[in-house]
Amino acid sequence: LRNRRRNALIAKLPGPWLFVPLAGNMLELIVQVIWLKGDLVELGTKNVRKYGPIFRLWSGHQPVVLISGPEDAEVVLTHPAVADKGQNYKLLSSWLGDGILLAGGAKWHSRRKMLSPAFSVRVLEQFVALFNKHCAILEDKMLALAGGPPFDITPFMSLFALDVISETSMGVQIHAQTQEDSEYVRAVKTACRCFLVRQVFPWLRSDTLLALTATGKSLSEATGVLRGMTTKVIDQRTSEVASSVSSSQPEEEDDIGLKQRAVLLDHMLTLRGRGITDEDITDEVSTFMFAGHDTTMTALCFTLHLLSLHRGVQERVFQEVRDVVGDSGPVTAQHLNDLKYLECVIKEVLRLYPSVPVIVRDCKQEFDLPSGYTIPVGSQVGIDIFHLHRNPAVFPRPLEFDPDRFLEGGPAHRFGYLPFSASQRNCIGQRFAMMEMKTVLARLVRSFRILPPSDDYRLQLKIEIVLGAQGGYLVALERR
Ligand code: HEM
Repeated sequence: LRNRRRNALIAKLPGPWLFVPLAGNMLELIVQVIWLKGDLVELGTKNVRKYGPIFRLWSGHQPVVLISGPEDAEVVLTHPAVADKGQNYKLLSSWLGDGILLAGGAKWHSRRKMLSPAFSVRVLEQFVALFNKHCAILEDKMLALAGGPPFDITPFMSLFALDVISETSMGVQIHAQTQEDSEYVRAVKTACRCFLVRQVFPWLRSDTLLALTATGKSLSEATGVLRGMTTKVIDQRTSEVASSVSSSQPEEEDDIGLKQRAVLLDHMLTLRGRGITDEDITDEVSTFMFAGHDTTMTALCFTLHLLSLHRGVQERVFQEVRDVVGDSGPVTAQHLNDLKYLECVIKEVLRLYPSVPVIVRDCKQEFDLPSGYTIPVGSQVGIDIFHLHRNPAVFPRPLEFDPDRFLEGGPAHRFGYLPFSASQRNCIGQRFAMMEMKTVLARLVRSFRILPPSDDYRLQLKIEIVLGAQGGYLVALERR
């Protein structure tokens, strides 16, 4: 009775009819994941084809509305009734606490204001040297494989991205690329896997039930490692910052009160005591580690895969890198500004394979959509970025890989292209990610010719929080 209006409004939306107590419409999803080891993206595509750019699912007892039309997406991303993150994000709270990704309302607002200066162009430009340093290690590792058989690039990109995000957000080197079997790396993987399991099995969303299972035990061990490491680093960094600040001349100080080594953690340490506790700092650093690692890794893997299949595009990138950066030496912040075609390539990769394929909001107040439907309080509203980017009304010839479409002006609707989301809660690390990806791709394409394992090689997609490929991404390398 209490949910009568909600259910009546949801019933007007198209969607699957089979409803199972506890599982809702998730049965098909469970079968797909567990027995068929299948592709959730394919299931999503089937639903979009069948029901159109807006439809509903029942995740357990909770209605989820999925949107892949730009007009509806614009309303959702700009409407105050849906400003807070979806309830599934809370599944990450044992790791990320109440950091900026999960926080809502006034807390999010004040955090975003506090953290934004840490992503200013001036701060980010200092990171380019760090990007280059970790690229050099990556190139050395790749050199050993050049000329050999095809291999999966996932672990290389993952460890590279982890090294970069650790050193830029915490100021510590975890040597992920050189000591591959790090406890931290394993813990990141476990925590992401547990999140997916809890998404698919609604009953495991209860902390009490979860604690009784093997998944619960793994998650608690993994979050212990992840948060424990951050806490240790904060203590270490606190003493470093203290000595660094006391020894620097005022005129030499940068934005965040440090000479040279400005990292995101330092920025937060300067806010300590001004309403920011050590617990808050741990939450934010853990959030950056999470939000800035897998997203970038998966985008890099898809880019290398697509470059291997599209040799003409790869050669254009190579020529641009030679013209802008030269045949050797590091990539600078100025070079990054000038690598225009490479930027279009990355944008096109993120169109076809957005690292974050779906984002979800919690509907706190009833509101209307341009498509004519009313979204009731208590529903979860998902923007299906993956299918939005493949909507032919937004991008003509949507399945074609064509970076030039971004030289020619981009999407037909301003909310038709959302790899970093849009509006208030867009990705704070967007510029950081683009600079990091451009640096590593420019250097790799300059050093190696990237080849597919065979001309008809195709990926099978999977979703584990971020979009990925089952079985990894095979490429072969030839030294240029
Ligand atoms: C290719 C790389 C990346 C992609 C595609 C990406 C995408 C996104 C998307 C779609 C969101 C919105 C999530 C939502 O609304 O639920 C987001 C939020 C966020 N991203 Fe990224 N991201 C990337 C890299 C990064 C990096 C490198 C960092 C940090 C250094 C970062 C930090 C964040 C944070 C903190 C938020 C939450 C912002 C807020 O709610 O105010 N991201 N990202």
